[in-house]
Amino acid sequence: MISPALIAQMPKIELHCHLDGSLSLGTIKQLAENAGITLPATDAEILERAQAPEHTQSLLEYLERFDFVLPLLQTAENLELAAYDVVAQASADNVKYIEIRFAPSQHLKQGLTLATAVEAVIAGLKKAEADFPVIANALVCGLRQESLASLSELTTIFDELSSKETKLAGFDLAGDELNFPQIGFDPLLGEMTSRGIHITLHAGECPGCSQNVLDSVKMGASRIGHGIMTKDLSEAEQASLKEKAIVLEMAPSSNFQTKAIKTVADYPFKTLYDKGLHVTLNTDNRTVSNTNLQQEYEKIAGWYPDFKLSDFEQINHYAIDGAFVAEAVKQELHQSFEKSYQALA
Ligand SMILES: O=c1[nH]cnc2c1ncn2[C@H]1C[C@H](O)[C@@H](CO)O1
Ligand SMILES: [Zn+2]
Repeated sequence: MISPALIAQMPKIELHCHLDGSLSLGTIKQLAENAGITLPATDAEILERAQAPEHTQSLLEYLERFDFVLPLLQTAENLELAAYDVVAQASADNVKYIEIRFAPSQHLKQGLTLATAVEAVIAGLKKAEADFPVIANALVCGLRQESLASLSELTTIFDELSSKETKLAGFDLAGDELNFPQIGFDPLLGEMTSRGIHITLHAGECPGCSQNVLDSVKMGASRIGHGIMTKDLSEAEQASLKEKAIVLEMAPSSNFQTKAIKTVADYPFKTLYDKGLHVTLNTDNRTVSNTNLQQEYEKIAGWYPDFKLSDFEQINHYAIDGAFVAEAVKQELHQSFEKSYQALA
């Protein structure tokens, strides 16, 4: 079995990490002070509000945890600090390239606009890039509960920022997948893909939602957030995801908490990997799921003792292939990962 010490040394790519779900305790306190918000008195009480308990029953219950942290993220200053904090944590996990996602519509309560919210996050990513050996890009999420009209406004961010801002890497749909399945967002996705925007969509995160994985791909997604229910698709459908090199952004701790899955035997990470599907490992939400990327890798190493160093390298190459970044950057990452993993072997 791969040891925690070896995992710590592995360079990693992280494609699926939510800004608002991943703030460190220290940053939560700092943001609250800046915002003039009084937090519960003890660290344990703060974390109890911010973390989803083990016995969380569903994705919807998991998502309730975001109500605690969003009031802290309503100014450019705080969004910038938050973005910096998440990149710093990822760098401690030896992450070399990360995409951090958030829903700009959730940060407009104190005068920010969709575009200024995104610019604040990108400013934080850039500051962190100057301090840590990591490349960090931003993804914009639309929330499924919002109206199509207000989701459509998210295209303006890309229209305003894409030409001058290469760190705005792509678009995602997050939120309540069970009640708002993919198919209702076809026109929105059309607006995005016609602009050449890279798409990753949360899909197949709730039991019975496998069709959403297929619909996402039809609607232009090259990556799927979680995609756990890919396990319920036919062999032919799974083979087509492999053939299209669709990247599945799995996040073990989160996937168990949201009850996408209940037992390790049912967790499809290894089965799908063995079939050649492009699975990757991510945290989803460091704080809400009380985890980091090191721990997610350790889980996989523990569950699948025959998952070798070369397999961990392979999932990182899959992640690089799926990254929303220029081809030249991908080539550099591929080469440097090859070298680093060779040195660890
Ligand atoms: O795992 C998730 N599934 C669906 N939506 C999610 C998940 N984690 C976070 N979100 C939502 C809540 C956040 O406020 C939003 C943007 O990060 O994305
Ligand atoms: Zn997510």
